[in-house]
Amino acid sequence: MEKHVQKYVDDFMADIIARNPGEKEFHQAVHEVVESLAPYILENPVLQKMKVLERIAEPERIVMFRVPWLNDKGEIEINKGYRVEMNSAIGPYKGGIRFHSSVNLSILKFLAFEQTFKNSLTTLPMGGGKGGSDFNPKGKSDNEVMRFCQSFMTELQRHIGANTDVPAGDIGVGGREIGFMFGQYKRLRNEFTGTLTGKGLGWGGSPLRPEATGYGTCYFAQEMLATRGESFKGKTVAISGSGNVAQYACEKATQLGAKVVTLSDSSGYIYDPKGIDADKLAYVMELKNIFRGRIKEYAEKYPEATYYEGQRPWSVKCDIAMPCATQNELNGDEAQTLIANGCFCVAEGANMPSTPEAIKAFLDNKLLYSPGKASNAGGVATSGLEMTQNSMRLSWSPQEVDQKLHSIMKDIHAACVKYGTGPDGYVNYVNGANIAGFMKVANAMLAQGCV
Ligand SMILES: NC(=O)C1=CN([C@@H]2O[C@H](COP(=O)(O)OP(=O)(O)OC[C@H]3O[C@@H](n4cnc5c(N)ncnc54)[C@H](OP(=O)(O)O)[C@@H]3O)[C@@H](O)[C@H]2O)C=CC1
Ligand SMILES: O=C(O)CCC(=O)C(=O)O
Repeated sequence: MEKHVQKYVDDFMADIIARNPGEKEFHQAVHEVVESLAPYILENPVLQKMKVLERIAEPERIVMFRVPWLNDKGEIEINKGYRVEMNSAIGPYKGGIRFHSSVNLSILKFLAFEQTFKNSLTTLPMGGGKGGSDFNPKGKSDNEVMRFCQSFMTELQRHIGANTDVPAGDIGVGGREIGFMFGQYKRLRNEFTGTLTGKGLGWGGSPLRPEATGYGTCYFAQEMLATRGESFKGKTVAISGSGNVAQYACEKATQLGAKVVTLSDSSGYIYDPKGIDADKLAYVMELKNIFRGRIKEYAEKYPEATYYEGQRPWSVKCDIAMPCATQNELNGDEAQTLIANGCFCVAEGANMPSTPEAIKAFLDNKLLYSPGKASNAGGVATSGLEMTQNSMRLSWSPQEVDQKLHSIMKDIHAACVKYGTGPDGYVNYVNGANIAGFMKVANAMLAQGCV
């Protein structure tokens, strides 16, 4: 990096760190973007003068609130609730809600920041936001989850709306939680609108929203593979996670002819050398979505599989890796192991799953590497399609939604290639996604003045 560009990055980050002390995930997300954008911003002085990136990195609004609820023993429990409304330059705030014990402002600000760029990449009119709570749904009864969701929404409903801020699911928030939150929203506001996405099919949800993030990640990977005359056919795939994104990435990769050999959760991973076929995946979906069990039970059911307690799946030999669990779940050493084992494509289903050291290793070794904000954008894109169907009070067929999702993922890939191709022809999808995502938001902010 040239000296004056490095200086811009260093100064920018010094300011971010001073203004947001201790928020290391937020610093990490901003740093990656500033590194990509610095040369572009320095060539366009109006962006500097109007402090466009500085404003994008400062949330428009953050709501923090108390979430008191009664557990099954009749005792009061108290959690923290948040909504980070990051940027509304191109549409209402849009982004998921995360329920996990690790949730804090740093994590939600990094996610809301990434979401702003991701939503812009979808080409749909959605701003960026993210919310959540440090509530841990694991081990809670359905009634406890319902009471928590109702209390969370009792406050959140004041701040959201179909034209203001439209939350959806994320880690720990799936169809069950969206149902409880939507029910409470409707009761308090006396309106049936598309204020949440990820709703059930019979009450305003879109076909394919549950599948969309995992499917979309595979569609994006397909495009990357095609640039080297490759495809999923006959490839071995390692996937982390076993939640929503991992399940449907596994389903689509298998449909496209690959053999998926790993899934994981926060306790460990399973390796199935024969592959996780449709029947085995149906078992995982029941285990995880209905019985809320642990992935180690897979190895008890299928003796050909081995369970590795406390480990991540990145030492397994694979052609394609798809991290689909959480942030910073793939470090520099694990990236080197993947590369040494012949992995040539990494498509992120999770948000920021690779550490900066891992990303550097992927780029230095010229892998096909896509950051989550590009390859997992199919989830929020289909949420955007759900919003459109809700506004029209119409429902599209699964085929129609799949075709739109597929074409959005192709368009995002094309935008990354356009803005990320270097002089040697290597596509740096990190730069491509950051520059393409930034331009639309930046132009809108320039047009809208100092707001
Ligand atoms: N759902 C969506 O539409 C979208 C999700 N994403 C991103 O995809 C990722 C997965 O989300 P989703 O599948 O919806 O969430 P789920 O809650 O459905 O699944 C999360 C999975 O990741 C595992 N996991 C969570 N935290 C950790 C951790 N600290 N270490 C190891 N494993 C962990 C979970 O294991 P355990 O059960 O043990 O916690 C679980 O298997 C997240 O990064 C999310 O932000 C991105 C775009 C859209
Ligand atoms: O569907 C949505 O609105 C948000 C999905 C999400 O949280 C994400 O893209 O990270």
